[in-house]
Amino acid sequence: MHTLSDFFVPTIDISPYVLGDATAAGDGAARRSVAADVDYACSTVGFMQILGHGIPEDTVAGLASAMDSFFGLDLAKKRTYICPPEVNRGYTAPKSESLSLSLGVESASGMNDYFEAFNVGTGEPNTWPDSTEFQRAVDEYFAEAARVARTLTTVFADALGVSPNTFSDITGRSLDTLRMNNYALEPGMHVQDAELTGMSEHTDYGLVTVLWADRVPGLQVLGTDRRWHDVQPADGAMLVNLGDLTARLTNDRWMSTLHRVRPPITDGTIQRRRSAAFFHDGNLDAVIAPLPSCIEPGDVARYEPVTVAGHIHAKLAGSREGTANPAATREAERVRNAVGGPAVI
Ligand SMILES: O=C(O)CCC(=O)C(=O)O
Ligand SMILES: [Fe+2]
Repeated sequence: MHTLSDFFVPTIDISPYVLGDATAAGDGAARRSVAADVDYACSTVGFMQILGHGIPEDTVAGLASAMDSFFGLDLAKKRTYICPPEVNRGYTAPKSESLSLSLGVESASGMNDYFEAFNVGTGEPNTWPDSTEFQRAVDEYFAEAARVARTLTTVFADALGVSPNTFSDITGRSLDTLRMNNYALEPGMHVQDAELTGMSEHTDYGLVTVLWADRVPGLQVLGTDRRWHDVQPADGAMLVNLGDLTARLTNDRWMSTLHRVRPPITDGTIQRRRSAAFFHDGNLDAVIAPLPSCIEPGDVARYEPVTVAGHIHAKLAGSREGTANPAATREAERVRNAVGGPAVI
């Protein structure tokens, strides 16, 4: 039995959905049990450790070494892959984004997040580094993460008791983005704890995120107890969390949970950390409004309809272009109420 102050990320094996209904493991009872566990996790924490996802270990290892070779290039070379801020693709240099601005929360020191990233995805032209091996390895991982995200939306439909078309209708031409993150400081750069934000507090913008991360700690998730909790992927697991569009769709029955990244500091320096977040956002022209079956008796629709494009662009205008998003007042309120306040104070 968990009380409000217990923070706990459930581990769920989704193989009954991954293996298909021709197998004994994929039978109806096994699926119903997965869907019930997902409903519980999404309602109470918004994060899950997902096992049985079927992404081969070699594919993950290929992604990690592609990231190592890219981020190991000279900064000057990496900077040649920078895209304009309104194009969410290519290279992001350290301190050129501030995720908390996607919520309208300014960091008091004015210092931006120090992660660097490389983004690829659908819906906008990609910029690829010269290495064909990088593109091969990233494409292979991207296809697997996309498959897992779509499988999860099938689980979501069952968990919410709605038709499977509910998600497939809004994701057939989904905007999907893989953000490969590298948290590192230049050699010899020493820092004080309070000055540093790997990635400032934010909610993810879309429907669902499939996150791979290495074994270095740093990810922190805001619990309903208003405290930040360290979370690391379990062995072989992908971390999965919900984005704002799912909170909107479910009228807050499910949570788009605040999180941030603060790699640990030892002797004034940080241990390098890597992660890759696959964002499954939905069709740009899909209209997202609370599902009637998610509006509890006595409650009202808590969100106005938005298009996927409208919502994502308002968020990116904050994180990539520095225009604080005025439309995320609820998430901003949760950050300000967190014990210790925003990441940088
Ligand atoms: O690095 C991590 O563990 C999380 C990254 C993240 O939250 C993001 O890219 O949106
Ligand atoms: Fe995130």
